[in-house]
Amino acid sequence: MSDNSYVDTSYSSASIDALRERIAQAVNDVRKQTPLAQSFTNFVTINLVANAQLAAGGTAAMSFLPDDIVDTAEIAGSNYINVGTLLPFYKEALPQIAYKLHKNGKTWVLDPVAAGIGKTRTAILESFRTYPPTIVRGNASEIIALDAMWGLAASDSAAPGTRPAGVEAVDEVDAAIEAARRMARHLAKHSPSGKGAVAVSGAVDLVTDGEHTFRLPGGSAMMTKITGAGCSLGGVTATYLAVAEPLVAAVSASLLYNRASEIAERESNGPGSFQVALLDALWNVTAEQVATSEIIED
Ligand SMILES: Nc1ncnc2c1ncn2[C@@H]1O[C@H](COP(=O)(O)OP(=O)(O)OP(=O)(O)O)[C@@H](O)[C@H]1O
Ligand SMILES: Cc1ncsc1CCO
Ligand SMILES: [Mg+2]
Repeated sequence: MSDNSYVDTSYSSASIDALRERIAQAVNDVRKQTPLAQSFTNFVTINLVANAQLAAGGTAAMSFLPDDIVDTAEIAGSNYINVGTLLPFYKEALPQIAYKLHKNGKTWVLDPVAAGIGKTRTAILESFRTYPPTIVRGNASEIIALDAMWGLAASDSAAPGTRPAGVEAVDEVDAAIEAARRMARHLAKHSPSGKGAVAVSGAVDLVTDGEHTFRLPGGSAMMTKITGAGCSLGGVTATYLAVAEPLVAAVSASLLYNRASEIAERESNGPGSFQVALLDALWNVTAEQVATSEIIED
């Protein structure tokens, strides 16, 4: 970094080294501090989310009741909301929870699963615009859909041909870069710390705080053959958010997942054993393996 760099917005190699230190610190701090990240998440993958948070070194608590969540948020380091499976009462509960988390200065991660599908999901996701999460983690299609829903895109720059795609992405990560950057800036404006981040998952993950954008290659295509790889990554991102700032938390969790899934692929023999091996690898991967990962600034 240069001497007059107090407004520096580029990551020199020295800053990437500083980022690596903070990533190693986040991985170690989670393992030392066992922070609680609370989840309101879908019931397809709820068990994998809790187990992945434990394997990363944190602890888990799942809840669906607004007053319970608001009280638990007082003892949790961070929170996670995932809109994968919806029940009628969520339409009232989730906007209320987002408002209370905001009012109480609590950080949270949103996984906007299947954004763009169904009036109820759209109403819930739209309501988060005013009281947004600290981090949004989703696949490219979900980030593009949420950006459009929040009206963050200039009307002429909306990605043409983008459509909702169920819980799987139909868009490449690159198509979501501008949406992700705009969204990160929106999150930062409303965040308790003035900082926010967006993580777009795919073959090469992309993480941005609106100013800096990093590509994180690697991982395993076997991640798409188990359900909940993305959901549990969201939960683990919340675990890291309990000990680190949003950009560091999002990068650390994505790198942890990439390194762990590479180990799991080598040690497994199909989706069933892959899921088990992934939990083992989340537990065993070292802070150094995570922090020395390839990080490409865009
Ligand atoms: N082709 C791929 N190669 C390597 N890693 C991948 C690939 N596709 C996804 N991943 C990894 O899988 C994890 C989940 O990302 P994905 O984009 O599949 O999330 P998602 O679509 O929200 O998943 P789900 O909703 O099924 O939980 C991330 O760690 C991502 O890096
Ligand atoms: C399969 C599925 N359906 C709703 S949520 C979910 C988990 C992956 O997002
Ligand atoms: Mg998903």
